[in-house]
Amino acid sequence: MKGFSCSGQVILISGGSQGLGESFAKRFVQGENSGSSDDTNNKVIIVSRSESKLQKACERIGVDGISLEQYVQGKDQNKNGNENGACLVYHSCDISSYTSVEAMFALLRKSELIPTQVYMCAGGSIPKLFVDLTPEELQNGITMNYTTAVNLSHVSLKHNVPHLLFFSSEVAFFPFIGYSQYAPLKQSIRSLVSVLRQEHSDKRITCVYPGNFQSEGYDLENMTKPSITKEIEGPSHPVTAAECRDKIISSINWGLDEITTDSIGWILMACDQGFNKHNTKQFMFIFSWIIGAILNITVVPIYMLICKFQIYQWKKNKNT
Ligand SMILES: NC(=O)C1=CN([C@@H]2O[C@H](COP(=O)(O)OP(=O)(O)OC[C@H]3O[C@@H](n4cnc5c(N)ncnc54)[C@H](OP(=O)(O)O)[C@@H]3O)[C@@H](O)[C@H]2O)C=CC1
Ligand SMILES: CCCCCCCCCCCCCCCC(=O)[C@@H](N)CO
Repeated sequence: MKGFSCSGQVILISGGSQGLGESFAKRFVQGENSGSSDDTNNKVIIVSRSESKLQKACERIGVDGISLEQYVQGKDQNKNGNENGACLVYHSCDISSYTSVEAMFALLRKSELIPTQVYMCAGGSIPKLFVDLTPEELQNGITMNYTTAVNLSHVSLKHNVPHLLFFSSEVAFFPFIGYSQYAPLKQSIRSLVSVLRQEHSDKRITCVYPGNFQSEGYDLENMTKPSITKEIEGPSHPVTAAECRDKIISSINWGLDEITTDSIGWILMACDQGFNKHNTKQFMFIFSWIIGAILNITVVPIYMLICKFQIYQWKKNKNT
């Protein structure tokens, strides 16, 4: 089991200007909910497209952030550590652009901030029926959810980053109506992770499949989400981003690298069988295989009939 520590690390978080990414940054800088205040002494770099959002995130996290450019120039870098030596750096970068990610890593190398852990939290969904999506929204789903992860993981591996953390979703196990702009890309992340684990067995590669959790992105997606989509995902009750984060960190501490954040996610992952599943990286893995096999021949066929009827009823009511 490759080790994991929440202290003395250099941690880069894409999507760190809000939601889950910001919540990870708060934990790694402040030691929030960690049970020990010395659980930091980390250098945390939060990355997103909007500098103003990043600066606001630093305020919410509660320490003076410093831009990567300033850090490179050596300004105030000592003053910006808080009492336990943690340091929060922010960098505005559209990681859907490969050259921007390369330029960012050049700055990181210059400032001796090549990460020991990279959290790829950037992502988001616009739940709508497929034909209702605009061409821009279709492209946005690909760039925001897949291209960002491809670029950041590729450059990170070229810089020999020892631990990559990808963020997929429960919909990767069960894509359903309303998530056409999102689910295929979260499945693609899962596929990429399987290949990278074979090509880089010396690295730790974690894949998280969160269920619903409260965030700015979650609030936004609910504005366009069809009612049938909300109905189907009902069993995944939204927890807070901090609760989701703490579940993820405790799973990583346990040595797990296939991580879900609620019980329905565990069931969906258990039912997802086949190849590349035979490492012991998911919670209660032998039990999950047995449960998954039984559910696949008993409950799942019945559930899928119920789901089909739900969709039929929704379409009928929609057209009346
Ligand atoms: N919330 C939920 O219920 C669930 C979320 N997830 C996944 O978890 C992850 C975090 O979710 P959540 O906290 O809700 O996300 P949010 O939508 O709240 O935040 C997304 C973050 O990604 C950043 N971002 C988006 N595009 C880019 C880009 N091209 N380059 C750099 N940064 C970018 C945004 O900042 P900016 O706009 O400044 O670029 C923002 O900080 C996502 O991958 C999401 O798909 C999975 C399951 C459930
Ligand atoms: C044994 C059979 C039982 C089947 C029950 C099926 C229940 C499905 C729950 C799916 C939840 C999906 C959450 C998606 C979160 C997400 O990624 C979005 N919030 C986008 O951000």
